[in-house]
Amino acid sequence: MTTPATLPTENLPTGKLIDGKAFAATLRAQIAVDVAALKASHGVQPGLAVVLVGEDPASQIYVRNKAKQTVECGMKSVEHKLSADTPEADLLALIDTLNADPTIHGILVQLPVPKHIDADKIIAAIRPDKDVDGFHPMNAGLLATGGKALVPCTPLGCSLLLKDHLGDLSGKHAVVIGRSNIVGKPMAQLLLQESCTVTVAHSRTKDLPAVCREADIVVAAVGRPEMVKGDWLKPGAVVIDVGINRIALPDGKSKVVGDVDFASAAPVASAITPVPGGVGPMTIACLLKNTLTACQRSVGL
Ligand SMILES: NC(=O)C1=CN([C@@H]2O[C@H](COP(=O)(O)OP(=O)(O)OC[C@H]3O[C@@H](n4cnc5c(N)ncnc54)[C@H](OP(=O)(O)O)[C@@H]3O)[C@@H](O)[C@H]2O)C=CC1
Ligand SMILES: Nc1nc(=O)c2c([nH]1)NC[C@@H]1CN(c3ccc(C(=O)N[C@@H](CCC(=O)O)C(=O)O)cc3)C=[N+]21
Repeated sequence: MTTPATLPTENLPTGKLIDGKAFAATLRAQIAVDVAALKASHGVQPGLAVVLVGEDPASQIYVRNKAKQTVECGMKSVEHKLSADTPEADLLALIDTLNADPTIHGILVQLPVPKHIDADKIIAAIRPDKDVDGFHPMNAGLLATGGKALVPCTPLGCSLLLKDHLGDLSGKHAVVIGRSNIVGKPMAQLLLQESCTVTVAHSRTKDLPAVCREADIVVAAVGRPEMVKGDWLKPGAVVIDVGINRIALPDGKSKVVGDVDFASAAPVASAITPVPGGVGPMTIACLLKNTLTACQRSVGL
C-alpha cells in the first residue's frame, strides 16, 4: 500500500498533531514496568485471552497487533481462533472456561461475531471483572454511576489524549458524534466525569454542522469516511477522530481514513488526531492497561 507523497500530517505547526502512536508507546512502557513490579511483588503475570470467530482480515490484523504488544509488555497472551460456523453454545462454553482460568485476567471476544451468534449474549457471559473491553452491562452501569468499572478502551484512550493535551477539561463544551455502546455513550460518560458540558449527536441530530461549531472538543465516532469538514469546526477546537474507514484509491489500492476530513479540519483545529496513528494505538494500549488493572484487582490492589 503506497502512502501519499505528502501525508497531511507533515509540515503541520508543532502542537497541532495529537500523536496517539507516541502516547500509546509511553503508556505501554509504563505498563511493562508495572507488570514487572506486579510479578516481583505478588508473583502473578497478567494474562489476556483474545477470541476470534471467523477469518475477517481486519480483525486478524488487530488480533495480531494485540498479541504482539501484550507479550512485549510482559503479559501472557492466549489466542483462540474459532471457525466462522462455531455454534454459539461452543463460544459460551469457551468463555466459561476462560472465566474460571486463574491465569487469565482479561477476556476479549473480537467484534463483530458471525450473524448466528448474539453479541450481547456473548458480552454478558464474560465475568465483569475480566471484561477488559468494558462492554458488559455491569461495567457500563458502573461507568454511568461513577463506580469502579473497567472502561471501554477506545473512549478511555480518547480521554487520556484529551487530558494530556488540554489538562483540565472542566467547563469545556464537548460534542460526541455517535452514540454506540462501545464508543459514543461511554465517551460521553467519561467527558461528563471530567465536568465537560456534553452534547451527544447522532443520525437524527438536526443541523449537525451548527451543533459541532459550538464545540471546544469534537469526538467523531460515526463510521463515515471524512464526514466532518473543517467548516464544521469552531476555530481552535480540539478534534479526536475515532473513525477507521478503509477507502479505495484511484490506483486500485486502498487506505485507512478517519471520520474527519483531516485536510480541511487540521488548519481550523487547534489540535487533531491523525488516522492512522491516533486513537487506534491508544485502543490497544488501553486494552493492556485494563488487563493490568484487572490483574491488580484480582490480588487486592
Ligand atoms: N480506533 C478504534 O480503536 C476504534 C474505532 N472504531 C471506529 O469508530 C467508528 C464508530 O464505531 P462504532 O461506534 O462502533 O459505530 P456504530 O456504527 O455502532 O455507531 C455509529 C454512530 O454514528 C452515528 N451516525 C451515523 N451516521 C451519522 C450521520 N450522518 N450523522 C451523525 N451521526 C451519525 C449513528 O447514529 P444512530 O445511533 O442514530 O444510528 C451511531 O450512533 C467507526 O469508524 C469504527 O471503525 C470503533 C471501535 C474502535
Ligand atoms: N471486542 C472488541 N474490542 C475492540 O476494541 C475492537 C473490536 N472488538 N473489534 C474491532 C475494533 C477496532 N479496533 C481497533 C483497534 C486498534 C486499531 C489500530 O491500532 N489501528 C491503527 C492502524 C492499524 C492499520 O494499520 O490498519 C491506527 O489507527 O493507527 C484499529 C482498530 C478495536 N476493536
